[in-house]
Parts: sequence; C-alpha cells; structure tokens
Amino acid sequence: MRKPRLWDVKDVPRLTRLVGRPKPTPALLADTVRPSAEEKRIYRLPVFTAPFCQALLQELEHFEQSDMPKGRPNTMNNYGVLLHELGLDEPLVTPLRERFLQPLMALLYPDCGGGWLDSHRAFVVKYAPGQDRELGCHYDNAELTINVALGKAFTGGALYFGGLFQAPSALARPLEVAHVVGQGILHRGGQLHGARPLGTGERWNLVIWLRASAVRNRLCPMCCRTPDLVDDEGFGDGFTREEPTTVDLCVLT
Ligand SMILES: O=C(O)CCC(=O)C(=O)O
Ligand SMILES: [Fe+2]
Repeated sequence: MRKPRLWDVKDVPRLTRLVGRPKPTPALLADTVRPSAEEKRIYRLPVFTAPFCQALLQELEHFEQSDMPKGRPNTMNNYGVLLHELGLDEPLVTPLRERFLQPLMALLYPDCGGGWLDSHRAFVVKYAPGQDRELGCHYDNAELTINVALGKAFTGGALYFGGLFQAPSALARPLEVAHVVGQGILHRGGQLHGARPLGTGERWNLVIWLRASAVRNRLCPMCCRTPDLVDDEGFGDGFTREEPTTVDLCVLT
C-alpha cells in the first residue's frame, strides 16, 4: 500500500471525479463548476475540504512564526507565504495543476492557454488588522488564476472584477464575488481585479497564477511585447526558450 502523504490531492473532493478523464464532459462540469458571471467568465468551484483548509492554515502559521527565510508573495502583497518555500509546490500545487485544473481550464478557457498550462506561481495572501487590509486593482502575471479562500473567520474582503485590462472602460461595471471557504474562483489573469477592505478577522487565500509558455512566449502578458528573456531558477516567470511539444488533434472531432 502506498504510504499516504501529508498533503495528498485526495483532499481535493469533488474534482477527483475529473481524474482520468482527459476531456471532462460538459455535463460533469455543469455539476462541478458554477458560472459566477458568465459574461465575465468567472467561475466558482469546490476545491478543498474544511479540515484541509484548517490543516493548511496551521502549517502556514507555523511557517510564519518560524525564522525561516521568507520571500513576499508578489509585489503587491506584503504578508503571506510562497508555497514553494513551504515545500508544497511539488506535492500539492503541481498535481493540482496537472491533474485537476488543466482539464478544466482547457474546457473553460481554451483561448487563454487553458490547455497549455505548464508552470505556476503559488502563494497565500494574508489580510489582517495592522497588516495588509485590501488589494488595489491590478491584473496578474498569469494566463489564468485560481483563488481559493482558506479562512479564517472574516468579514469583507470580497473580490471585484472588471474586464480585460486592455479594454477601454474595463472597470466600468465591476462584479463583486464573495469568498466561500474551501471554494475557488477562476478568472483570466488579464482581467482587472482587486480586493475590498477587510472588515473583521483574518483572511488567508491561496492564489495560483497559472502560466502557459506557449501563450506568453509570444506576448508577455505584463508588457504586451515580445519577451526579452533572461535566465532564472525554477519556473522563473513561466517563459521557455523552447516551445512545448505540439498536441496532435484528430481531424474528425
Ligand atoms: O486578495 C485576494 O484574494 C486576491 C489576490 C490577488 O488577486 C493576487 O494576489 O493576484
Ligand atoms: Fe490578482
């Protein structure tokens, strides 16, 4: 029998039904993914169980209290944890991306590299009194993003979404999306968004910036130019010098 790992993807509940299905059927998806705002292409889906969220929060707090060296999640958030610094990239985030998110994203966002995800930047953002309380409007360095609420108990902090940042008046009619612990919000990285101020309590969210080198190698999603690459470690910012191998398609489907 395989020894269970501390962080096993079996903790991802209903999505496990997608395992082994290279192409989830629309009927299966309809039961798994609820469109939160069809025209904005924002979706909500269950990702983690409540006990898993609690265990992860505990681990994050232990790490926060330790004197291990820590980087910042991104240029906007001052508090939180990079998942690779916790050693959770390989056992948790990579299988989540490859086995669960990839087939889903391929169906929901085929035009944004959903079928070509090959790296990620995963971090937890933290909002608390006396620390960060809100997040300004921005777009992500990602083709696609999943944002999962982990807890704890809090009020406020809803996400708001506009259109793609390149569009004129992209923030004209923002859509507010409340957090539900254990559930994830899917959106396009280039979609303008931010977080309303925290009311009370502490909010921790797992954010995974999903990247498709096949898309970003052609056009950097941040500067909208052909990327001028420099070497980096690990996934870097998700660009590659070599194109990922092509996928053959059946002409009859
Ligand atoms: O506060 C949040 O949950 C949103 C975080 C976010 O959009 C980001 O870090 O890119
Ligand atoms: Fe973001």
